[in-house]
Amino acid sequence: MEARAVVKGFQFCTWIDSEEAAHLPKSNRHHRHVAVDYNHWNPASAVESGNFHAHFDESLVLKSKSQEIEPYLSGRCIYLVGMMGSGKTTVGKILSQALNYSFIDSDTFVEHEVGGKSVAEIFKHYGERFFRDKETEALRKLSMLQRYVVSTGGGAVVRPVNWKCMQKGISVWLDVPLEALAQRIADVGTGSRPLLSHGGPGEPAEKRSYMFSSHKIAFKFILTLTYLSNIFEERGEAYANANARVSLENIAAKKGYRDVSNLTPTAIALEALQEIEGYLEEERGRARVF
Ligand SMILES: Nc1ncnc2c1ncn2[C@@H]1O[C@H](COP(=O)(O)OP(=O)(O)O)[C@@H](O)[C@H]1O
Ligand SMILES: O=C(O)C1=C[C@@H](OP(=O)(O)O)[C@@H](O)[C@H](O)C1
Repeated sequence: MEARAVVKGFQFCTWIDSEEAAHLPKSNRHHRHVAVDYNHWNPASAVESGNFHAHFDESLVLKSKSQEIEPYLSGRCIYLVGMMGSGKTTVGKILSQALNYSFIDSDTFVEHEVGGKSVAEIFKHYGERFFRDKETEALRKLSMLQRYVVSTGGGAVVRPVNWKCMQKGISVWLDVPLEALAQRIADVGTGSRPLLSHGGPGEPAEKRSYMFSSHKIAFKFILTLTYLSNIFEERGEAYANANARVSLENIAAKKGYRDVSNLTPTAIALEALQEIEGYLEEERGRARVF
């Protein structure tokens, strides 16, 4: 397991969550998925996804691997699990497009079920327990579907009942080093992720104003990393229950990159398919034995 606990024992402050994005429902923060007609699939459209640019050949390899694997999935859903910010939504959209599946984010589903309130608002108004119950309900409903890539919330792995739902499909853990997660989240802000933004004591306003911005950025990063480390310590084993694991450190090592931040979501989606393929082979092997 490469995501690991790194820093412990910091005091948390609430000024880190001031980003405006916090108040937008998740559905407004992400591009909506558009189902693609398989017969008219245009590789060029997959080259660009959000702010990411995949190499053209990466997209072609992804499409070809998807075509190879798709018949063996028999319509089963793919559940992406992993820490918040691990790329479940970003990679999930690319994967769904390549497989000609639909995409759904379970957080977006919950937001919709709770009358359009954002996850942050749901936590604030009703508490985490309410959100978790809605998340379980969402996964139960989604488990009845076929041909979906489901991006789950980072905490969905904690309840065994959620695994019962996910076992109807194939679960894939996006294992991203915590430092990379902290960097991504620090870049977009913690406001949309209530577990990172409502956790600690506030920092007095006058103290805030004395901080130079570079110190502020470093401090923000360390706080986020500390928080993520604590959360991962509680959940690491649960993520490892997934049928397949995609380790960004392993992909980077294979490609000779020093840093996982050089990996495109398309390259990660491709690795996910290769891991799914490995799982399907194991599954066929087990079926032959029994
Ligand atoms: N491979 C990647 N490299 C760099 N940034 C990424 C990558 N994948 C996702 N991100 C960024 O990280 C943030 C969190 O991604 P997201 O897909 O929303 O994660 P999750 O759904 O797991 O919370 C977003 O700002 C996204 O653009
Ligand atoms: O890790 C968690 O407990 C959570 C992760 C979030 O989803 P993402 O993983 O999509 O950010 C969202 O479900 C909620 O803020 C709780």
